[in-house]
This record gives sequence, structure tokens and C-alpha cells, in this order.
Amino acid sequence: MIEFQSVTKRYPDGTVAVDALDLAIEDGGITVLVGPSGCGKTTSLRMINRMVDPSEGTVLIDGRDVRAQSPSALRRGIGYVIQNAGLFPHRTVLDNVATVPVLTGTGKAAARKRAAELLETVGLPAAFAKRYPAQLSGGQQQRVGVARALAADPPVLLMDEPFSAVDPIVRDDLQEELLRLQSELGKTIVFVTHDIDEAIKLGDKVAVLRVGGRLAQFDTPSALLANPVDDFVASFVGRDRGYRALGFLPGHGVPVGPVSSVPVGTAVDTARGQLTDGWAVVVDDAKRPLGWVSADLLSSSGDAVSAENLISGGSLYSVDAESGGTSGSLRNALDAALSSPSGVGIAVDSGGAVVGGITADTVIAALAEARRSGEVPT
Ligand SMILES: Nc1ncnc2c1ncn2[C@@H]1O[C@H](COP(=O)(O)OP(=O)(O)OP(=O)(O)O)[C@@H](O)[C@H]1O
Repeated sequence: MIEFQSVTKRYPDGTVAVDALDLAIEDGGITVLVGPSGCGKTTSLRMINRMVDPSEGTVLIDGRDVRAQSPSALRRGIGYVIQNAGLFPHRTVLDNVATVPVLTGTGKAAARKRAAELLETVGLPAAFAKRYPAQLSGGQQQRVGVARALAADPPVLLMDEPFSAVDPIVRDDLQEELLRLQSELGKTIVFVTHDIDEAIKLGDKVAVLRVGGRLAQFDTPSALLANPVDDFVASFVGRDRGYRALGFLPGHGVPVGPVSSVPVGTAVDTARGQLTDGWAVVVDDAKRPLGWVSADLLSSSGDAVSAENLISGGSLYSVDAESGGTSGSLRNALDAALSSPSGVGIAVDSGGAVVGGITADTVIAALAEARRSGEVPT
């Protein structure tokens, strides 16, 4: 466990970056520090690996004051990942990852072998090992940064806005990858971001800091969305927090109803007879959804329903056909319904085949039921 006990950091110019912070960070989870610019996130993070020392109070790791160890000994057990990866430009990707193990006495060959495994772990093709950082995209460099931080197999990983400099799609990939890695590695990760969506997505626990370095709330993401302690936290987590909170409620209570479907290639006259409320979903040979046809679209189509002339579908909602269960949330279910041009969200099984449809009404009814049964945090 990492503990902040009444920790204050006052810089020499008098700036109070962190003010009487008390925080207990559990092992084996992702704890996110989030808050507006200048609220002391980076300063707090750096007090864990002694890049910054507190003015008052104590930071402990597993009950031991971090000041009891030299910074270099301490950092051997703490990986550190920063924005733009901070790679050594004149070393190959492989040698960037192998650097720390070599410094701490691992033989070069063994360190390189381990580095190659780590590159694979973070999703980089082996062919990238010989490249230099400048020959990689920002997202790829960030993956190397994560591999490098993992090279010494530290129990603790500090990540300071690691994904801020990449575009939103790459960022989304990197976030998914981090969650996948963490489910395998179970490190104690402290992650700094100013992006509340990133905090909600990644955090097992989220600490919201306010300017002046004061802790506003420390909670699970779902509790933060459901019960912000004050107006500052409420406005920081955002106006649509009610909708986003649906992301933490399982969608298993949403009934999957029928949906009209027609195989691609169906004669237009036959397809017209299959529409429900003017719509049908078009499926391929494996019953996977290709898009929608409407009565209007059919009247301007040729003889048969073609895959080229369809209205794009919305997001898909995954269910397990046998158990009827789902790994999706009420938010996934509602989004599938709202983003569908017909108003019916498509439910698919693990093979991607259409198994039925869901409507916004049924999702709202499932939410009401979850509230009645006390499943929604209050
Ligand atoms: N070395 C320093 N000397 C003086 N003041 C500093 C120093 N480092 C940071 N500060 C100040 O301490 C406060 C907290 O800074 P910190 O970098 O910890 O915030 P942050 O929440 O990480 O901000 P950002 O999201 O903008 O990176 C800010 O007011 C900052 O200007």
C-alpha cells in the first residue's frame, strides 16, 4: 500500500502544490489522480519515487517511509512512464527497454531477450525492436515507454499523463491495452490525468484534487458519478454524469426482443414484407449485421437487397446467446438503441450474429428496476 499521511509540499517560492494530503492507495489496482491544471497531481506522484520530497508529512510504501531508502534504490521498485515516453533517442527500441535491467546487473543478452518479450506484451511487432524512437508513431513510442517501465518488473508503476500527447483513437487503444496488461500483471498503478473520462475508464479508485492541492473526493468511479461530494466535483465529473453512470450498471436486466432481419440478396418485394415499423436489419450468411433497410430505401433499390446500399447501423450490444447474460452495461445497451437509425439496438452473440433487438424504453425500465432493487449506488 502507498500512503500519504498529512503530506504538504511547499515549493521554495511559497507555492503550496499539495496541502495536507491523506490518501491510502491499495495494492494491485489502478488509482487515478485527477483534477484541473496546477492542482498538484504531478507533485503528488513524484513524492512517491522521491523526485520531490514533502515539506511536511510522510509518504509510505508498505509501511516504510520512502525517505528511508536512497532515491535510486527506491526507484528500482517503481516504474515511471511520462508523456511523450521520454525515450533515449540514440538507442534502439530494444535497448531502450533493456536499459534499466542492464544498469541493475542483468547480462545484456538476458536483458534483450526479456525486452523482446515485453515489446510483444505491450503489442509491438518484433520488427520494431531495431528501430530508433523517431521511427515510431507517438502511440508506439508510448508503448515502448510502458515496456521500459515494466522491464525491471517493479511492483509499482507511476504514470504521469502518459497518453495525453496522442490522438483520441490511439489514446483509446492505449487505455484498453493498459487495462488488459493490468488484468494480467496486477501492478499497483498510480496514474495522473486531467481528463475525467480517462480517470473514470481506468481507475479502480479516483482521487479528485482541487487547485491548492487539496483532496476533494476519493472514491470508485461509479460512486463519484452517482454521489459527488460537492459542486466542484459535480461540475468536474460533468453534466452528463447520470448517463455515464449507466456504464457501471450491468445490462443483464435488459430483455432482448425480436428484430426484423433479412439476408443480403433477398428480393426487394420479400424484404418489404419483413419490415417492422418500416425497418429491417440486413445480415450476411453468418447472420452478422451489415446495416439497415427502410421502406424508403427499398423503394429506390433494384431487385434485391444489396450490401452496398444500406443505412449504417449503430453500436452493437453483446450478449451470450446461451445464458442470455451480457458483459455490456446499461450504457452500452442504451447507446445501441439510441445510435440505431431504426431506434432498435442490435444485440449480437459472441460470434457477432444478430440475436435480437433492444429499445431505449426497455433499458430505462431495466434502470428503474435496478434502482428499485438497490443495485444503483445511492
Ligand atoms: N518546481 C516548482 N517550483 C515552484 N512551483 C512549482 C514547481 N513545480 C510545480 N509548481 C507549482 O505547483 C503547483 C502544482 O503543480 P503540479 O505540476 O503538481 O500540478 P498538476 O496538477 O500536475 O498540473 P498540470 O495538470 O498542469 O500538469 C502549480 O501551481 C505549479 O505551478
